[in-house]
Amino acid sequence: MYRRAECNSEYEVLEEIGRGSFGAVRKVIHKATNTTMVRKEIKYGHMNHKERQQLISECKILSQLNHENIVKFHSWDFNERLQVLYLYMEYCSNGDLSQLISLYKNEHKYIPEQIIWVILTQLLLALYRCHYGEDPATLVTIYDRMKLPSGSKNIVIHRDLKPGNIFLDGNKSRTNNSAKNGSSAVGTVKLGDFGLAKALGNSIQFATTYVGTPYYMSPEVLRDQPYSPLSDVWSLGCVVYEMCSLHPPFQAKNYSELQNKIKLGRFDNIPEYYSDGLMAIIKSMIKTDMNDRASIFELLQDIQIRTTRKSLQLEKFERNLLDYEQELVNIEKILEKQAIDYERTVMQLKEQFGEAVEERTREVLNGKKIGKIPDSIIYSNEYNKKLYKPAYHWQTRYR
Ligand SMILES: Nc1ncnc2c1ncn2[C@@H]1O[C@H](COP(=O)(O)OP(=O)(O)OP(=O)(O)O)[C@@H](O)[C@H]1O
Repeated sequence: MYRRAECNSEYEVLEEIGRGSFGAVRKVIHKATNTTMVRKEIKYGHMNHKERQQLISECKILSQLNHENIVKFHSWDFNERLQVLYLYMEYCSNGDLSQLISLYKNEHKYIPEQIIWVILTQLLLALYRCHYGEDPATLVTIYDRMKLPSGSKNIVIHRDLKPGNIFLDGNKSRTNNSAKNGSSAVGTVKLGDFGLAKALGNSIQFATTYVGTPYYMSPEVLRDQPYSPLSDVWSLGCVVYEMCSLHPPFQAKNYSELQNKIKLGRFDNIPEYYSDGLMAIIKSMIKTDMNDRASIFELLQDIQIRTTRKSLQLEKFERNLLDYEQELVNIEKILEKQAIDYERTVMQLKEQFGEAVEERTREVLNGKKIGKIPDSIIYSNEYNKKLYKPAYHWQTRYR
């Protein structure tokens, strides 16, 4: 649920993990849940009222984007004195895609093709939710016909898709199958910084601090035409190209040369190490004419994407089964402990009962009148509780 953080004391602020165009990013701990999160700082001093309002409404949109492959937005808060807005978001423990690309580049190695398909598939699923406001139906077989999206009005365009905004989460697979298909090496891929470029795009602060080279900007955006979901597809194509070639498709010595190259849309092939299928899908995304460019819906039809989706679905199912198995083991342990406690209680009660009988016997032998065994032993709450009320109601738990 989207909400304003009650106050900064809700979080323990830890070390800075990086700096972007908008300000510092810090690790924080959400005290109530003991969860690690990140806090993004955005200085709003230079923004006018309209821009601030837009930033807040973008935060609301971000908070509604609840998807496995989108960085979860938790809450926001601001410091009026410092004129800083704080955005609290999910922490992705395995860094971002730009770091993964640099890692392979430094080791002079190519990223395995299967890893690229796994990352691309997860990004397509995140973008599908944003561009169509819904999720594609779960694949039963890889040959399923995908239903056309219903045409939601709640379209969200990322506008700043680049390796630095694609995060890798630590949720790596524990199964052997997934290790084979490569997904274990990347875990869950999460798209971050949704819509922030829109909110900050007009502000003086953004214009003066956004110094990044627009390697991933589409030709229509460079021509000052409005952003469309297809502009995200262009950027995604450039990101996938970079994962293969370890550099963006368009590079130049200066901004105007880069603009010209992007507008022409000519780029070298990816290394021969990769399949023709991968080259083909990249080419369908980096098309200067938007009418020729594939949509996210069309990209999800690709047979390799369907196969990867299906194996990701199976892997998730396998993970859930493993979690369920672990939970059953835990329940078994609780029940075993309860059985031991139960035995111990029965023994104690038997001993107490035996002692009471012995005492009565002694009293009888001593010529005393026979008294009753106290109800407190037979009907005590303790007795009922321990013998008839198992503490673990597993039937209720799994209803
Ligand atoms: N949710 C997150 N989980 C983990 N690390 C993050 C998260 N968000 C940002 N970071 C890290 O913080 C640093 C700064 O990120 P930020 O998104 O602000 O800037 P950027 O993407 O590098 O640049 P720009 O602001 O120009 O988009 C990066 O190293 C990034 O990997």
